[in-house]
Amino acid sequence: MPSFEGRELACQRGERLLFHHLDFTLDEGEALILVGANGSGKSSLLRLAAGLSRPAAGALIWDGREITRDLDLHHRRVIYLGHADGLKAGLTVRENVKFWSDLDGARGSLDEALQTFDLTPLADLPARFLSAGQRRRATLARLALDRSQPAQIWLLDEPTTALDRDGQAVLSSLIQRHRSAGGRVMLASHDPLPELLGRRLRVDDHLAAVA
Ligand SMILES: Nc1ncnc2c1ncn2[C@@H]1O[C@H](COP(=O)(O)OP(=O)(O)OP(=O)(O)O)[C@@H](O)[C@H]1O
Repeated sequence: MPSFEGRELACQRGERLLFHHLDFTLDEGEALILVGANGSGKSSLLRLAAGLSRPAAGALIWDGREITRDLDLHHRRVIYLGHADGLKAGLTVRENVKFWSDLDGARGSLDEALQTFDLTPLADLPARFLSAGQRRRATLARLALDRSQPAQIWLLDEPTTALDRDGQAVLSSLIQRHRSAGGRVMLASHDPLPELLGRRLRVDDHLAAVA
């Protein structure tokens, strides 16, 4: 079973060293919940784990190899949903989800993914007309797509922002299904879903001293 680890990670944003000496492991079926004050570096750690930025020190290791050896391969094993939704304002909800479906090589029905988050009545509406919670639902619908090669790691930045209780319950059940199938989740949250069991990693325990 491949392991995913961060070893002795340090992260620099601009001129500032944010955190250092940060280690994590994320095994099959596990969830790691990143907690910490605003600005402590939770989003920055998710970006490192996604291979979207490089650590100032340390390494991210998948199955004994640094992810930088083949970043394209790493990107294929990851779904990263950032803080901002990635919706294209001029495309309808269905077209937005279809974009992800094509990119991810999803099989099966788009309608099912839309239905999962109650998006069917909104499917033909351009994304620019959606409410904040509807935008979040449309973004999260990507997690409901049925992929022939499921992503092994979900990296989710504040996925519950603007999401109502029903939406949170749907997200929780998708996460549980993903984990039951051996998937891993790293999630930043100020308000972790109560039903989501997982280890907590306090990013602000690793803050670099402020000069
Ligand atoms: N491109 C950048 N250049 C310089 N500093 C940056 C850049 N991006 C982020 N930062 C800084 O890095 C720090 C950590 O940001 P990050 O978004 O990782 O924190 P966070 O823990 O996710 O915060 P929040 O809880 O507010 O979402 C912040 O002080 C932020 O201003």
